[in-house]
Amino acid sequence: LKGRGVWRYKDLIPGYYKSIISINEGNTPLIKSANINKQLYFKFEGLNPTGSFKDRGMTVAVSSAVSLNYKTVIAASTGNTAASAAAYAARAGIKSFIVLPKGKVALGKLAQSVLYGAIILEVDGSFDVAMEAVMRLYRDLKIVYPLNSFNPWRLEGQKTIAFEIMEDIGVPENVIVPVGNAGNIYAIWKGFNELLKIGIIDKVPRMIGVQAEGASPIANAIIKGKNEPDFIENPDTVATAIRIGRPVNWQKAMKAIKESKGTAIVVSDSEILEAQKTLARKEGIGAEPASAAALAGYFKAINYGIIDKDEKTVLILTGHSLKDPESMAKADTKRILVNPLHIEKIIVGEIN
Ligand SMILES: Cc1ncc(COP(=O)(O)O)c(/C=C/C(=O)C(=O)O)c1O
Repeated sequence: LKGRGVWRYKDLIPGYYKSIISINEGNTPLIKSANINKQLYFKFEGLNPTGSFKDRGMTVAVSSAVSLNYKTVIAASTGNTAASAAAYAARAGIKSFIVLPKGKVALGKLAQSVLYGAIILEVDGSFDVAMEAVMRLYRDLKIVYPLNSFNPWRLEGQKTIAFEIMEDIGVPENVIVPVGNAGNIYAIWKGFNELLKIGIIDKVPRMIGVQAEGASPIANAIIKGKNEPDFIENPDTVATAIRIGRPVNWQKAMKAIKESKGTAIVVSDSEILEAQKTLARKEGIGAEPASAAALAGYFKAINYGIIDKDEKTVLILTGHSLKDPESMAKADTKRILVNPLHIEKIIVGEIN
């Protein structure tokens, strides 16, 4: 193993790459909880180059596209896949198209996609409508390389999250992942499973998926003991990153949850926003709502007795808070218009 980040694990990433398109993704910190629970850790994926875990998959998938001489890439997205695809395509000098659900993409992510110069196609409807359009295009137009997480190279990059956790603290009892299109929970499980197969570890963690109440097809199926989810026509949640009703990787996610003896948890929008505030005001960590869903799920799992507070648990904080400024504004805090000459009196008043 040499270097740091995703390509440190080059020997465990299949495929031949004529050139590697990398922006130094990966090698994110595993931050120990300071004030919530000493057995709790945060894998802060918001510190990747474009601010989400997507960069891990993009470096592999775009390197693969370039190695196969593609000049154009495409992705449907709730925002983070778009930002990441746009950045890596720009670095590779190839064109990127992103298909977004109009009006449902967090401001930070949309701004990134504009800045990185993707061609933005907006559809009236949910992410799933955008995803279906990309799947149809992929069947008809082979000159465009699809970057969504049905593309296996995305998952090969994202599985390195497991490798880094193992190198930092070994194998935790639980890994909690917010689930949308459902690639990431499978990718992380795949990483641990590969380490198990080559004999580096002797157990895998329980994979616990968290979904938002208005967008929880996989969690509903797991909780009801069904083998197949009922897809949701009009998913809705404040956590727009995981506002997905027809996850393309649902089979993979259910396999990871079942084979790891994990489970799935549903959390409400208010629990998500509360968790986002708790993460910031107890741990000093700013994550976007979908990522904070992992903490909301952790609290629920403790209350339900699914997780014991003495079990080592890692939350995958998938995206940075700057992605979604509107959600941060909902947290609210004291804002006092002051006469600069009276500032001392205000502060003394606030302290006492
Ligand atoms: C912050 C954040 N947290 C969790 C997820 C869920 O991961 P998957 O279950 O692997 O989809 C996403 C996914 C976003 C997109 O699917 C997209 O950007 O198109 C995310 O951005």
